[in-house]
Amino acid sequence: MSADSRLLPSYADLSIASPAERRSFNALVDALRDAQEAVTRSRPSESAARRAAALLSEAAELLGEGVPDSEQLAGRLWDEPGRAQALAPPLYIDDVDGTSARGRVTFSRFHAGVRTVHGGALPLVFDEIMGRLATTSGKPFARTAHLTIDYRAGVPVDTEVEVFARVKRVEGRKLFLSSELCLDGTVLTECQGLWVQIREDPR
Ligand SMILES: CCCCCCCCCC(=O)SCCNC(=O)CCNC(=O)[C@H](O)C(C)(C)COP(=O)(O)OP(=O)(O)OC[C@H]1O[C@@H](n2cnc3c(N)ncnc32)[C@H](O)[C@@H]1OP(=O)(O)O
Repeated sequence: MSADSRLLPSYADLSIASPAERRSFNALVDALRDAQEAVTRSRPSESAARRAAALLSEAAELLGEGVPDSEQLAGRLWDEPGRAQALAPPLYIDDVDGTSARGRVTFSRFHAGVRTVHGGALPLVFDEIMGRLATTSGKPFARTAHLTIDYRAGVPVDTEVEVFARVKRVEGRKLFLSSELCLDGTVLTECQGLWVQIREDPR
């Protein structure tokens, strides 16, 4: 259960998992992230690669075909880093109010392009923090309509960076947001985003 419901989307359902289920599922997602990183960093022998592949396949088999997406936990544990969804880098959202949000993320070599973070991994973090900001504090459900990224400097891996986001203006169903990723006060990447509140809530 979240320590601070202000950080959660207006529609977050916290009853989808018991505390024990949350803990065990989070441990599973952590292990998955560790495996992604270990594979990325490794240069295994042929036999070690085959053995590791067999172990990962065994884990996938153990988890089976899964449940309908309306029942899955990945992406719906709102107060966990990256919502317990291994697609997104593990973003910790520390604060959200009606107009701004603040968080932290550490990218790893799994997210790297050539030495610095892959240009396609950065929008995942912007979409995540601006998506949270666009839908928290009583706001209705909204979808990302447009993102523009400016890559000012390479983002290092294995280094915690700060992420800030704010609502610049609202025009009817349209929310114009901006966000930046910073290290020691220097802006490394900037993002401008448009979220549109949808007419009918699909949830
Ligand atoms: C969730 C909580 C935390 C989670 C964090 C993760 C968040 C992840 C959020 C996402 O990634 S959502 C998934 C990615 N986005 C999508 O899949 C959206 C796909 N597009 C759509 O569903 C629709 O195009 C959309 C809802 C965005 C808009 O459709 P509508 O039919 O409601 O809007 P409409 O076409 O009537 O346009 C409304 C206004 O927005 C403007 N607009 C729409 N799309 C635009 C666009 N792409 N660029 C600029 N303006 C745009 C449009 O011009 C118009 O402006 P005006 O009112 O001034 O005339």
